[in-house]
Amino acid sequence: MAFPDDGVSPVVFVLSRPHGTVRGHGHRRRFTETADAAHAVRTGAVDAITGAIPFDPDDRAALVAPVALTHDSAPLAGARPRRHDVTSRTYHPDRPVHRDRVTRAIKAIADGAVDKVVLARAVDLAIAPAADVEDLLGALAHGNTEHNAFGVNVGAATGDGSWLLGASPEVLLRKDGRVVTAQPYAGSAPRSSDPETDRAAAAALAASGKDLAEHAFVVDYLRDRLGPICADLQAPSTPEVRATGEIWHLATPIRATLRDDSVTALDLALLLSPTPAVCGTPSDVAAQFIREVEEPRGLYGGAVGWCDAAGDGEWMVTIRCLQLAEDRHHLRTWAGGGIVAQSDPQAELDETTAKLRTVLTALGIADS
Ligand SMILES: C=C(O[C@H]1C=CC=C(C(=O)O)[C@@H]1O)C(=O)O
Repeated sequence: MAFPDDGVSPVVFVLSRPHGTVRGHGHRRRFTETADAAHAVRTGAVDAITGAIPFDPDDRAALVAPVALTHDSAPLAGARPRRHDVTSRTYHPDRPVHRDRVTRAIKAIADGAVDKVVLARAVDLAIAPAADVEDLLGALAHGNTEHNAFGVNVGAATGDGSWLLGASPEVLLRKDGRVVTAQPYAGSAPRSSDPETDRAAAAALAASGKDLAEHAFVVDYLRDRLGPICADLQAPSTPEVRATGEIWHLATPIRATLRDDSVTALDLALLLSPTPAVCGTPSDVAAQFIREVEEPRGLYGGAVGWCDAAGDGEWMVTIRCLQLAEDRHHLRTWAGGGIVAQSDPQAELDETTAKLRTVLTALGIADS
């Protein structure tokens, strides 16, 4: 069960991964400033931190020091999606505007202003019946090939009553003692229900110069950020092809050893987030481009995870997710894609539509 009731502290955080599930119960302290939370766990003022950090480091985080952090060796079992009907749907922005923004990004790349920029669009939905947080978390785990799923009670940190839920396949970092691992994802191809077409899509992705270039920006960035604080950083020169329920991705498993083990998993999340999988290259120019064209992303594109008193923990990139309002009838979901010189605006729009299916499928909503 996702939310065991210990009679005292409700579950405010869940992260399901193939190797197990971590839950945060209750909250002793709330943090909306990421640096304050990082300082508190580094100095031993709190035993653990769970929650979400925003895309824009100046934005509000949703972090708490839980009363207890529990580990279960199994991922969430998952549950079939429950059907929801959409009573209203609003795109931010409409599809033609997203295509125009992609065209603008391609031009900025051609002009030499930026090398890669990740552009996202959001969809606001009103649904009936009201979504149930625990059921939805189970459906997200059910739909992911590795049972990846997360839930953050944003309301526990900010008081707004919302939950951030998702099934991100992308590991920003995991820290276990001195060992740091990461699994950046970038480069995508929609999957097909026809097995032959599906296999061909995976093979074409592995050979796609455009996607390999898009992926390399993320691996290079992680090397640059982790290199100075780690010894023996290992990253294969060719990415793997990995599947979610809806998409094939290029992924690179990275492993390194920290030189200084007083660095915590939350320190590392702040050092690495946002990577060029959600922002771009160079980071500052891409972030400025995103700020100029998109609505503020809030928690989308940031990181979700936990950090314990030993400094160990795991943080996922906050993608394939939704934020569910307190009334449980309203939500926002997002999808983005990396734009590089060889991008095509219609293909980029289609890629975001495929990515939106992760959340829509978990809600039992047919695409449109
Ligand atoms: C930004 C998203 O995906 C990132 C992660 C994997 C592949 C991506 C891509 O191919 O563009 C994106 O970099 C998203 O799902 O909203």
